[in-house]
This record gives sequence, structure tokens and C-alpha cells, in this order.
Amino acid sequence: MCLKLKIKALRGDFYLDVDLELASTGVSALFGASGSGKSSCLRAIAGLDSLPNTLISFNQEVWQDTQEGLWLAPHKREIGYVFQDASLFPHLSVKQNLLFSGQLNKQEQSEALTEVCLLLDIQHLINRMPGSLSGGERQRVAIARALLSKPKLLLMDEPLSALDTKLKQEIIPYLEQLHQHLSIPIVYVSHDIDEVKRLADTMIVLEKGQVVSQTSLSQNQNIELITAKPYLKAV
Ligand SMILES: Nc1ncnc2c1ncn2[C@@H]1O[C@H](COP(=O)(O)OP(=O)(O)OP(=O)(O)O)[C@@H](O)[C@H]1O
Repeated sequence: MCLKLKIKALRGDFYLDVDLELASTGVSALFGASGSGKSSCLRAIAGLDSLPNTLISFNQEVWQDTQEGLWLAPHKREIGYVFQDASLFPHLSVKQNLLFSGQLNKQEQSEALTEVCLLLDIQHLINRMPGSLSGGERQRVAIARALLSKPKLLLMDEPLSALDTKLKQEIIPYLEQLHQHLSIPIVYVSHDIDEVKRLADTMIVLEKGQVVSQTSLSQNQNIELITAKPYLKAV
């Protein structure tokens, strides 16, 4: 059971050439300098972009196979997606934002809401409007919203990059909690090595559209060595 991603696609003058198998548990971090292709991979997994020469499957279900003309629409992939910017609806309360997708019945909704609010410590914010929240609070609500769709896979695209250092430190423990409590796999895009060290089980380094290494961090393998490599100096 895993996420398989095979892409050989030209986007403008950028060539994305990846062949990856990501674990079906834990956090896999896509790490690399700006423009190395991290978001392109994530968007392809989510089905937000349809690239040529692509094969994507998750736990044996094919999401895209360009050779066979197969394409599963994004909403059928059962994915939760957290973007850099929390993207909450400004005219809806936190609770209305959380329940917006409306995929669960009333009973499930109420249980799931209590569960994610506890996990991300946002119970006290439920009646507030997004405009009155701090950046870290907004991002916690966005993560909770993604979880409420009961995804089988959580994709996070630099969820902390819009936050200042203090807010980052405030939210990282919640992400560590997610890691411990969720049974679903998380693909986490970041160009911050400290974030990756704290949160990821596996680090995939991308450089100029190619995978240069895939390392298990759970046994504290050589991360210093990897990050010391010259190609990461620019990150
Ligand atoms: N729709 C597109 N058409 C053409 N080129 C694109 C398109 N989207 C992205 N690219 C190019 O693909 C390359 C990789 O972009 P991508 O956003 O995947 O990188 P990234 O590693 O996520 O960067 P960052 O950390 O800055 O977000 C970049 O050179 C970008 O300009």
C-alpha cells in the first residue's frame, strides 16, 4: 500500500522527471529549493494539474494513467489539501468553514468536529470570523477543515511558509500531534530543513525536477550529511 508517482513532463522549459513510491503511513516530505518541482508533484497527486506522461496510483487505485487515458477527478481522490495560505471563506464563521464540504451526516459531523477541534485546539474559535484570527489560528482551522473531509491522504503545501518564526513555533506542535494521531499518510512540501527534521519520516530531495535522494529520517539517518550537499546550499 503506497502512493506511486511517475511523471516525465515538460512544463514550459521545466522538465519534471520523477519516479517515487511514498509510504502509506507517516509523513513524506518533498524538500528542495524554490522551483525544484515540489508543488508540481503535489498538484499532480491532487489532480489539480493534469500532466502528460504520468502514472499516479494510491493503494492500488489508479488516479491517472495517461497511457491508458485514465483520469480520476480531484474530488474522487479523497484527499485533504492544505495550502500556504489558509484560504478560508471570509464571510463564513470558523464553524461554517469547517462544515462547508458537508460530506458527513449530522451525527458523523458532530463527532468529527469535536475530534478535530480537540486535536488542533480550536474549540474556542468556532464562532469567530476568519478575519479575527491570527495566521497560526487560521492555518489550524484550514488543517481541521481538510481533516473533516475524512481524507485518505493529506497533502500539505508549505503550510507554515506564510507564518513568522513565532507563529511557526506555535503551530509545529499541532503538526507533530497530527503525525502521532492520524493513521493516514501525509505528503508535506517544504523548503525548511528544520520543519522537515521535526515532522518527516522520509525526506525526498528534489532538484531541478528530479529526485536526488529519498531518505528515511525515523532512524536519524545522515540528515546533516544530506543537507550539507552543495545543491542544497541555495535552499
Ligand atoms: N503551469 C505551469 N506552466 C509552466 N511552467 C510551470 C507551471 N507551473 C510551474 N511551472 C514551473 O515549474 C517549475 C517548478 O515549479 P514548482 O512550483 O513545482 O516548484 P517548487 O519547488 O514548488 O517551488 P516553490 O518552493 O517556489 O513553490 C518552475 O520553474 C515553474 O516556473
